[in-house]
Amino acid sequence: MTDTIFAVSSGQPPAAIAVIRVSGPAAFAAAERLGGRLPEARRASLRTLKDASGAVLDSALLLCFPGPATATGEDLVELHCHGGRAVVAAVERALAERPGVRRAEPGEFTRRALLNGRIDLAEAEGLADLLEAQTERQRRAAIGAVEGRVSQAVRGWMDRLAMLSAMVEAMLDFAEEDDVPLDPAAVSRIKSDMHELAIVMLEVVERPPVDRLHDGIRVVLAGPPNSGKSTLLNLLVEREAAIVSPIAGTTRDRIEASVLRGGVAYVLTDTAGLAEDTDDVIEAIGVTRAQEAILQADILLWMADTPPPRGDAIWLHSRADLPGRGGLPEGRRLAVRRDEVASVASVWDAIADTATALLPREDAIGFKRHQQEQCRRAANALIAAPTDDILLMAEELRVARQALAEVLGVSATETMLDALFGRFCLGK
Ligand SMILES: Nc1nc2c(c(=O)[nH]1)N(C=O)[C@@H](CNc1ccc(C(=O)N[C@@H](CCC(=O)O)C(=O)O)cc1)CN2
Repeated sequence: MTDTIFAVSSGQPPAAIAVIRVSGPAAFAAAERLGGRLPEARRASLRTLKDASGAVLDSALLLCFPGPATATGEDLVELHCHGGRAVVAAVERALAERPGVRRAEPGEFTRRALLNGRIDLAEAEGLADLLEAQTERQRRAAIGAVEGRVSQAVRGWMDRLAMLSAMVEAMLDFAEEDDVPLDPAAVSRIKSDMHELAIVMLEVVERPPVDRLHDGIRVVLAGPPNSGKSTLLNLLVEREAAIVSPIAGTTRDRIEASVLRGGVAYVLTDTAGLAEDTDDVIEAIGVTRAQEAILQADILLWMADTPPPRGDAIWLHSRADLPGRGGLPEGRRLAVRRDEVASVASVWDAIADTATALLPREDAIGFKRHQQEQCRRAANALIAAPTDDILLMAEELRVARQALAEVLGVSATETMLDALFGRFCLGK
């Protein structure tokens, strides 16, 4: 028998009100034992909560939601108690005394919603992002996923694939039973439908992933030792995130600083200077890490006199305030002077400019990288299917549908779910 679980689902006490949710087969019995007669389904009623000995614990609003049409898919009770620590502790104690009732783990309500088919994996991931959302754009992208925009798009494609599979099966049956050749026109129509669908999916794959919105745009500062990377990092984030000294090689490892700017999250990474050849083992590791960061960067701020290693880098002329460094040399986009607020602001402008194209459009359905990866797998299968072998076409249709189904979580492993629900707070 499934355990019945409970947890504070509102903010933690002390708070004005604490909502304790109870979900599972013993939820209603527990509520009745605490609050007496159960109110009408989905109606809030005031009840005096008492423990097993009859002692009064609180005066609270009680709601009962009969499963399966509930957030978790199970019988669900909400106790809206006074939010004092002792009140909440007393009600939780009374609940925990009931047989088959225990404290929930973080994310366990949502996990049950997923297992009971109330939400799918894409919606659960959206919820995790929604709870972590700090900016308006993050919130809008996440609520889209929670409301099922990603799921609906994927389901629509899966339906079309199912229809194509059915047509292929019917053609195979027909050809087999009547021992007639396949109609080449019909085969080619199916193949072109598969192609059309693949193009639609690949278009989604090409769009910027929402991960950039949620995780932040990765801005990497790189260049030779002593080129002013750490100074610029500190100026950009307006705090002393990195140690700055005149000694070359002060920054030996990557230093990350997160900032919100213009409603966009950025993670700025200062890297060890790219020393030419070094005998210092630690410095060499720092250089390797810097090179990795350069490859992984969404935006590279290149602070060297040699041309940048990536064509899309923002090439800066740093330390422009020092004697002999002078004006803006050929190819550089900006001169940065540490004594000029305007030059730091112009670096931010250049970053924000570049970021615009890297972020998902406001009206786009926000796909995550790993979801795009499954769409790409599906599209590749559809494109790979040969035009002349209908059995292989049937197989590739199946592969494509399976890849899309992964987005909805059909074969999500325990490990994957543990990782996802570990991001949730207690009571969610
Ligand atoms: N008090 C409270 N507020 C909350 C939640 C909650 O559980 N309790 N939520 C927790 O996440 C969110 C709302 N999510 C919910 C999702 C589904 C259902 C639900 O009962 N669904 C049924 C019936 C829908 C209906 O009323 O028409 C269903 O989908 O069949 C309720 C809340 C945010 N606010």
